[in-house]
Amino acid sequence: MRRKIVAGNWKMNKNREETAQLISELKTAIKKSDAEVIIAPTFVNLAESAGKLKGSFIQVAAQNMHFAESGAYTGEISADMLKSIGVSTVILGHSERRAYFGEDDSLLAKKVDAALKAGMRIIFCFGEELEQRKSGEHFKVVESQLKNALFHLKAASWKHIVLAYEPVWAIGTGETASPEQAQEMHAFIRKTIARTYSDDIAQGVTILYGGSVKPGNAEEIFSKVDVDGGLIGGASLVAADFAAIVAAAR
Ligand SMILES: O=C(CO)COP(=O)(O)O
Repeated sequence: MRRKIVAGNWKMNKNREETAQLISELKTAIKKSDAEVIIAPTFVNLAESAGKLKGSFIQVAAQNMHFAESGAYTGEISADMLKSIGVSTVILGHSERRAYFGEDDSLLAKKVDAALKAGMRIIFCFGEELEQRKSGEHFKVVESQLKNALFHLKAASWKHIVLAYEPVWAIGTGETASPEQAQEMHAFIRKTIARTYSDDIAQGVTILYGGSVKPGNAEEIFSKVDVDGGLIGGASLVAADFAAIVAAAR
């Protein structure tokens, strides 16, 4: 059985004080969980967040990292820096990184390799845009995103990969993929991995859904057989909402 994961991607929200406040609210609101719970605050608040959550079952992840080990990359953060503050999970390939910061599949493949080399776990995001779904290309797009960034990996690396299917048209729009649409794509992703690797790997990989998950729709989405939890944006910024979504992941 795959254990569910609920991860909050805080994006560029919450200053230092607000971060401390939300973490304290989350600790009160989430006393126990069947699912693994992760939050991803901004870089500047990561170390302090990790410190505040020491001993708690809520874990901390980074929203991004650079592929190089160190060097002249002004403004960037390495895997080693993250590990040195106790952060060993990183979100890569988010659609906002792809859209606004020009991250493409080949760059992401390098980031994936760097994170794995550093012994990190990756939450790898991908998903089609609205036009691609409208024209029926969504399966092809998702397959090529996976192939280009991940299918060079050795089978053994897959235990460090969590997938997050986030259809771009459902992110921050209030429009959620229906539970059936999510299930259909998640099953397709598993089938694609089974074809490329093995049934074991396909069945073992955790696949999260992301895009306008809220307390009101989380339970139904998470009840689908191939949906193993969620990557939550807006609703992860409100402790009561995030707690309700965590409670829906059983
Ligand atoms: O991008 C997301 C999580 O990474 C989803 O964002 P929303 O939950 O705000 O739609």
